[in-house]
Amino acid sequence: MNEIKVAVLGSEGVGKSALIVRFLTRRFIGEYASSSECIYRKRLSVEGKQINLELYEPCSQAYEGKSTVNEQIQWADGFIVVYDISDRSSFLTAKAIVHLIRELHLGTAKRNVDSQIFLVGNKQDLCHMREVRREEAQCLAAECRCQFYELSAAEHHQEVALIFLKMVQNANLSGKAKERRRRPSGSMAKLINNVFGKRRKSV
Ligand SMILES: Nc1nc2c(ncn2[C@@H]2O[C@H](COP(=O)(O)OP(=O)(O)OP(=O)(O)O)[C@@H](O)[C@H]2O)c(=O)[nH]1
Repeated sequence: MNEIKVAVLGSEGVGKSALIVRFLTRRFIGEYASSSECIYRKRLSVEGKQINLELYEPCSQAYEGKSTVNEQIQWADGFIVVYDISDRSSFLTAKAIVHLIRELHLGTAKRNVDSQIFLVGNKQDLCHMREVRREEAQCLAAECRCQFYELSAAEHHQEVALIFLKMVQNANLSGKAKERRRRPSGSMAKLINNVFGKRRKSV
């Protein structure tokens, strides 16, 4: 059976858990524990193939790992980088994460990640508080050759599900899901938090 591993990254409070839980359970429950890193698992059937999907969400409040950032990058087949459209600083963090992924991939020259980084602007329902213009995010996505989506985990189930399924299809097509590596630690989260700081924004 094929295994596909996707890391869901972004600054604190952007809705990473909300998106994952929405995809896995179809529900938006409002509050999510964020004290530890999580790996969620789901079995899917894609184009007649059975796939074990692992979704990794690093903890944004603690660091416990030892592995290098490179290992985090090596671990994942795809990346969903999330920001909150009503929080400009979360967009700047997402931008830095996308650049970091590309840089590390170029460094290892491992594989083409063009179809494997999705930039996702969450909390579209808060557009009256918008701090990040859609066009600006589209520009970043074009510049970094990633796919761009804007949605609301609170309001959209189908759109959220489509993003995860598209990511699985892309990763599946890339045929990378082969040699498996160990479970990632919080290095990526630590690096991101150390460099860009953390911010909690209530909604
Ligand atoms: N209005 C609105 N609120 C949202 C949406 N998605 C998530 N939230 C809220 O944003 C807050 C943070 O959501 P989480 O899913 O915990 O965010 P996270 O990125 O996992 O946060 P950490 O685990 O702390 O890094 C919660 O209060 C959610 O209810 C959305 O689409 N719209």
